[in-house]
Parts: sequence; structure tokens; C-alpha cells
Amino acid sequence: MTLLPRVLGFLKLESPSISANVRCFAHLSTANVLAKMNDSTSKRLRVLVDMDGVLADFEGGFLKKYRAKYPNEPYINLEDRRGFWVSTQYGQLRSDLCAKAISIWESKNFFLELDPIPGGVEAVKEMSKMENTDVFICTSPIKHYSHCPYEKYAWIEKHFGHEFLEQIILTRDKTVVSGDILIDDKPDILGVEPKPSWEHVLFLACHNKHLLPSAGHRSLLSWHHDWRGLLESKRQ
Ligand SMILES: O=c1ccn([C@@H]2O[C@H](COP(=O)(O)O)[C@@H](O)[C@H]2O)c(=O)[nH]1
Ligand SMILES: [Mg+2]
Repeated sequence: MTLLPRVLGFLKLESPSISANVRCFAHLSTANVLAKMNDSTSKRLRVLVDMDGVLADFEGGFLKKYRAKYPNEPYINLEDRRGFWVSTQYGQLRSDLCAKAISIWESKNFFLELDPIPGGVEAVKEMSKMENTDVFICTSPIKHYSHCPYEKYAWIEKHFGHEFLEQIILTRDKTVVSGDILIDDKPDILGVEPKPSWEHVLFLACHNKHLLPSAGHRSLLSWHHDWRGLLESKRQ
């Protein structure tokens, strides 16, 4: 508190616009003034990061467990995957395989045991430590809720630590969540909000890599590509 008059005096000399900002914060402590000023001079970014297919290897985990449970049934190699819905493509292969596919991700420990997508956990940890950046993991649980919601929380705790549980958003409709950017492998993210606040950046996955880039639709090829540049472009 004692430093506040000196900080105000210094800022008044340095910049009239900054000192105007500071006058609004005159009731705050010195630390709060500096924090608020930082907020008011650079854009705070809210990043939403999808989980399945972006942080957790849903497709790889599915194929491994499907082949273990149904060793004599046909399967689809990851290179041959087309379309977001695994169940749809398996159903096209043979109609009864749709239910068999669904039985895999409805099983206990499916979501918990998914391997991390290379570089994803490290990237999200790093972005969560960046100045003026709020990161949330925004993920859709399946409606068969016996295991999935619990295991998604447990997966985040296992890979990010207990404190990161604050950053989870479980929703079946991502269009109602506000953010600057949503990094997600699903090509069409639809819901009740026709104009979501975020820019959807398509994360490359085995099921979407054959799609032509749509006009104005940016993509992130992997966590080893320039996600930092992507975030910076949204601050400007
Ligand atoms: O064929 C499928 C493939 C995936 N799912 C489930 O959809 C969600 C996808 O969540 P995102 O947040 O969009 O990554 C996930 O819970 C998968 O289990 C499906 O139901 N059918
Ligand atoms: Mg996904």
C-alpha cells in the first residue's frame, strides 16, 4: 500500500494513458494495480483444448482394445479411418460391428488407460504457465456415464496433477462455451449457438487428415508444430 503513491507518480510521468488507467484502480493495492494494468494493456487469451484425439489417443486406444476383445473380427487400420465416428465406419464394414465398437469405449478403464498424444501434455502445461493465458480442457463425455466422466477427471489428474482439475469443462455442446480458440479434431463442431466465440483450429487426426482444408479454417498438424504462433496470432 505504501508504494502506491510512488507508482502512481512514476506512471503519470511515463504515460498519460497509463496514468488514466491507474486512476481507475486507485482503490487497489500496488500489486493489484500492476496486475490490472497488465490485463488492460495486453489481450488475455482463453484457450480451449479438446481431449479425445488431441490430448488422449482415443483412436489408438480403441483399436488396441477392439482387437484384443474381438481378435477374429475385421478391423480398420488407422491409415484407413475416415470420418469422425468410429462406430459409423465399423457399422459400414458390417452392421453388427457398430455395437461391438461402442462396447469398447463404454468399458471400464477405456478412457483412463488412453495414452497421451505426443507432446500434448507438455504443450498444455506450458501454455497454462504463459502470461495472460487461461487454458481449459473442453471435452464431450459419452452418454453412457458409468465410467467416462470419472475417468476423464482421473486421466487429467494423472497426467496434469490435481490442481488442473479446475480447468476441466465437460460438455456435450462446445458451442455454448466461450473462448478465443478451440483446438479440436472434430471437423464440425455444432450446437445450439450458431456463432461460437472461439475460432476452431482443427487438430490433425487419422480420421480427418483426408479432408481438404476449408476456407479460413486453420489446422494444427501436431503438438510438435507451431501452437505457440497460433496462440500469439489470437492476441493481436
Ligand atoms: O464413434 C465414436 C467416436 C467417438 N465418440 C465419442 O465422442 C466423444 C468425442 O469427444 P470430443 O470432445 O469431441 O473429442 C468422446 O466421448 C468419444 O468417446 C463416440 O461416441 N463415437
Ligand atoms: Mg476430440
